[in-house]
Amino acid sequence: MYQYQCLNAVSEAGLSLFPESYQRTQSMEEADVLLVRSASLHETVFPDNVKAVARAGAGVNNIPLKTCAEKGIVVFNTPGANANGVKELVIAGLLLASRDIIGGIEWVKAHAGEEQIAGAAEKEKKRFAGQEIEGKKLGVIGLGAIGALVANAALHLGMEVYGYDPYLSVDSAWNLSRHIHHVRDLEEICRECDYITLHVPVVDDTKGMIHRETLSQMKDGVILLNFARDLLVKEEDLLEALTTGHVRSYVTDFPTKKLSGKERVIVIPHLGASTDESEENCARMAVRQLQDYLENGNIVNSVNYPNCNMGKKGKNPRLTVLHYNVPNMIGQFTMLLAKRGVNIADLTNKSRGRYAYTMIDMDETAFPELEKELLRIENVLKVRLIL
Ligand SMILES: NC(=O)c1ccc[n+]([C@@H]2O[C@H](COP(=O)([O-])OP(=O)(O)OC[C@H]3O[C@@H](n4cnc5c(N)ncnc54)[C@H](O)[C@@H]3O)[C@@H](O)[C@H]2O)c1
Ligand SMILES: O=C(O)CC[C@@H](O)C(=O)O
Repeated sequence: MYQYQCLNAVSEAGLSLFPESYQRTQSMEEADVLLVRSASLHETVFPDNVKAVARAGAGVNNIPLKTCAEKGIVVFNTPGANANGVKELVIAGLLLASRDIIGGIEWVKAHAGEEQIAGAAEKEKKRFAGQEIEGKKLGVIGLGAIGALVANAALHLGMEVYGYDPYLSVDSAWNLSRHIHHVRDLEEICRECDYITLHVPVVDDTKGMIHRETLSQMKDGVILLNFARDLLVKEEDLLEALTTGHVRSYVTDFPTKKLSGKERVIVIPHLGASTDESEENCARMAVRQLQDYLENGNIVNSVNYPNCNMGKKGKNPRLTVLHYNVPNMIGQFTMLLAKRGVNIADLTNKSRGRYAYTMIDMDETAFPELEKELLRIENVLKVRLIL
């Protein structure tokens, strides 16, 4: 029997995929795996029983990836599972920033019930007029799951699209329309585009990537959209650019104290992935990945360990070892098994930077103490014997 803990509301469409032998727990001390959305785990002290964390979503900046890796906790995310939900809200953001739709709706609310409202609206409406997005230039920074969908959709809406992503994967490149201008430096996006939208993860390299200098390279009256993470933008610098009118409007999915309620800032309460479809897709993917890891030892879509897949476990035991990526680890594992007369039916080893993972299908039933003996080998982080 396995136990899981949900640290945020995770869709039942996913949780119901766990078989009956899985139990939900409220205690981390009992949980084999954790499911999380945006709750921060940076202060969490993970007990030894926790084997994996699944982020039902894309961004993993709320999870201490290195701390988890050092404890032999595999962290998963659900790439692409909420990308359409976010794309649709970004398109809404483009339109909300182009005309004062929100101001117009508020005006109607304030005059609700008035006899002459129709006539008054005709007089007032010029205050809320704006521009069309067709024919305008959109710069997309980050062309992964969300950026690619946004870029393609904007093309369909008649925008001219510029895309920037120096680390674009081959799979993501296949998703992009050939009509998107491939931009090789950020400055070109800033110089050319009327609208700029951010779709990169928050990592050391991207934190504060939109600052005074990048903002100054942007066109006067640029509209900036941020549905990725607040920390990508230096707020003080942005506020200054909004005050001078250099940035015409900022649309963000991340309420912060400094920006919420400010003129020409449209703040949405982190609703990008809040659709039935996205929540269900993320939860299903997270649950499937956790179950596959617990029952078969397979790692699919991890963000701190290498992906490694030996298919469904057969009737014989499968040994899995999370360890540092240093020489002679496999030699020590196979030697230990050989000494005990255990034959290896299949073995896979994969590495990712500092960390590695070895899966071994054994011909014989495991001997007592096997896990303990393996754990005593230097540079081994976690051992699991799946019976
Ligand atoms: N608002 C929401 O609810 C919501 C939902 C999902 C994701 N997000 C955020 O959006 C981010 C992107 O999500 P995704 O699903 O598209 O992720 P993804 O991993 O599919 O795409 C990210 C892309 O950014 C690129 N990239 C990385 N560093 C870059 C840089 N310095 N310059 C340009 N490109 C760079 C990568 O190469 C990759 O193609 C997530 O990390 C998350 O923070 C927000
Ligand atoms: O869970 C959510 O609602 C938001 C998820 C989003 O921020 C993500 O990074 O996938």
